[in-house]
Amino acid sequence: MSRVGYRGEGHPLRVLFVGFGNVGRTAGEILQDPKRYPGVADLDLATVGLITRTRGCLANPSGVDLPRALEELKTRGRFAPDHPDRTDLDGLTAARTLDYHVLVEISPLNVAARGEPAISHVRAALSRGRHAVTANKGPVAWAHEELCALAEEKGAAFLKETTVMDGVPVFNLAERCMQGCRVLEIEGILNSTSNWVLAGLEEGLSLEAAVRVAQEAGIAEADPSHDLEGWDGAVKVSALANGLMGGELTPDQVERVGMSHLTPETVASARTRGRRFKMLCRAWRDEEGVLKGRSALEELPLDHFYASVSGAGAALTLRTDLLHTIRVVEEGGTSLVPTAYGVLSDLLALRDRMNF
Ligand SMILES: NC(=O)C1=CN([C@@H]2O[C@H](COP(=O)(O)OP(=O)(O)OC[C@H]3O[C@@H](n4cnc5c(N)ncnc54)[C@H](OP(=O)(O)O)[C@@H]3O)[C@@H](O)[C@H]2O)C=CC1
Ligand SMILES: N[C@@H](CC=O)C(=O)O
Repeated sequence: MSRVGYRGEGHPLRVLFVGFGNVGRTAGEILQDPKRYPGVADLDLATVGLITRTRGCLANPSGVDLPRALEELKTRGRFAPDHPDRTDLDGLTAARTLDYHVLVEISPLNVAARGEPAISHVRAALSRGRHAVTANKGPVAWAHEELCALAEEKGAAFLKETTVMDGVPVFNLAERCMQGCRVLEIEGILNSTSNWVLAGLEEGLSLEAAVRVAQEAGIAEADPSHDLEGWDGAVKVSALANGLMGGELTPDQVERVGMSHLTPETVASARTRGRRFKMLCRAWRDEEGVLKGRSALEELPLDHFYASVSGAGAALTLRTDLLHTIRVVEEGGTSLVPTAYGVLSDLLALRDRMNF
């Protein structure tokens, strides 16, 4: 892996978190538990800024006290008013002014604002030659080409492994292990919440109750209609198409069919016909070579590959010219640890590229 530009004064890796909700807190908790997760224990990290929208913001050039910050969020739901590192900085000002090596963008996906303000946060970091890691899909879905070009120009890195299938290495797989191989078509179940809600409907839960379960687990989007109406899938398939097929597909160009109208009865009736509903995403090029995308509810026969993807699982199929068809499947629960690991794995990759 090539080495990249900005190193500042070297150790530790100085990180600014823009957004610090479910994913950020889980990443913090992993770092506090080296016995359980020894593989990431040597990630020497100084958190120079923690920015939230309503729970307060902290900044300290030597690194905020992360265990204390996590404890305050857990016990009070916000940073203490008398916390010595309290600041009034917002995400953009922090990105423009604080001294950090890496900005980690983990604020919520905003479809109506076409990925803003996350795009501006990442742009501000890259413009200063600082690296950016995003779990927020907005920057990859709406501004991939611009941000990659900016990163290249400034000698910075723009990493995005967490944006699709949590921390499962789909971008790294294609970018690092498939040199020379072209991805021709992408297909998959990419939204875990809708898959889990469909399982809940099959068990007889109402749509609202099934969504509540996903919200309580922290896997639903801040606005769960993004999950149910195919927006999250449209954003992810755009991110994949842009990253793996060299395209410029935006989520608004992706055809969507949502599932908010489903009930336990409609799902049960499909079962009596030997069918199961799934939210499927696809990206392909048409005869003129134009990139197309779809994120839509489909009825599949029970013996179809995707019909077997259960619970909050996800699956991705890549059709390629040199490797035929590749499938990556994520199973095993609803913990946010794999998502937080995605962010930490990008930070570990960056640390190695910076030769710290
Ligand atoms: N949860 C998951 O399973 C996965 C999530 N992701 C993506 O990761 C990102 C974070 O997810 P998650 O942690 O679950 O989200 P949460 O809603 O739990 O947390 C979002 C955080 O961002 C803060 N925030 C909101 N608006 C702004 C803003 N304008 N500037 C700075 N901070 C802001 C929130 O503050 P406050 O609480 O005060 O509003 C909160 O701290 C999202 O983009 C999501 O799509 C990706 C993969 C999986
Ligand atoms: N809401 C998303 C979270 C991860 O991207 C999902 O359910 O897949």
